[in-house]
Amino acid sequence: MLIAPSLLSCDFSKMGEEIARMDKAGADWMHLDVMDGHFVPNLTFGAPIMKWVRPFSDKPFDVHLMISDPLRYIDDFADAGADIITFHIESDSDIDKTIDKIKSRGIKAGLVLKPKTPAEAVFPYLDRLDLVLVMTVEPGFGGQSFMADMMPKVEAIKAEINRRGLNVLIEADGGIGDATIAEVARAGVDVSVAGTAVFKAENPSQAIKRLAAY
Ligand SMILES: O=C(CO)[C@H](O)[C@H](O)COP(=O)(O)O
Ligand SMILES: [Fe+2]
Repeated sequence: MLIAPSLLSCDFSKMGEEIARMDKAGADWMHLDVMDGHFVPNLTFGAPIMKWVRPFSDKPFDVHLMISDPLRYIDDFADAGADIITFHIESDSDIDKTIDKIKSRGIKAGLVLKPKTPAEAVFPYLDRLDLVLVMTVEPGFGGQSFMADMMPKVEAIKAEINRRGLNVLIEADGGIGDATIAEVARAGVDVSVAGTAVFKAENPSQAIKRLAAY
């Protein structure tokens, strides 16, 4: 299992150092949660801040856009050094145009599904995606409880990926830690986002190692 620590749980007064700390602790990807206070009821940061912290790690930056009009900001995040951009299927932007824009910048593209959005919603786009992110909490905040009832959705998407012989990763995000990682792995998730479980751990390196073992 690949592990992407969510910087949402970091000390934002030293975000660069926190990224370097996660890099050293063995993180596979850095997960950056971008919220606009409109698509979700919380605000975090945008591309200018990401640009400042980009030099603190060479690991892939996995940018999770929780914003109403992602298409408008793809160039900014590409310029700031994103390696992977995921955006919500429930957002207002034209989905095909947004995928095209991400790919035109040489970046991996993913669609994110909120808990209430069914697996089938992503099927028309699967052939053009590099990953699908299944939310296992309502987006907006860290530290929420894992929704185990999202695992059938993961299994359905995985089955469709395999049926079509595609090379699309499944990522899960929200409430993942020692108590839930086994279920996540069993359902077929390839990349787990973990905020609280890594940042609040006494030893983040061991926490990442434990989760990655699945
Ligand atoms: O996208 C997110 C919230 O919208 C975060 O990535 C997610 O909540 C991670 O935090 P935790 O592991 O603490 O649940
Ligand atoms: Fe996220």
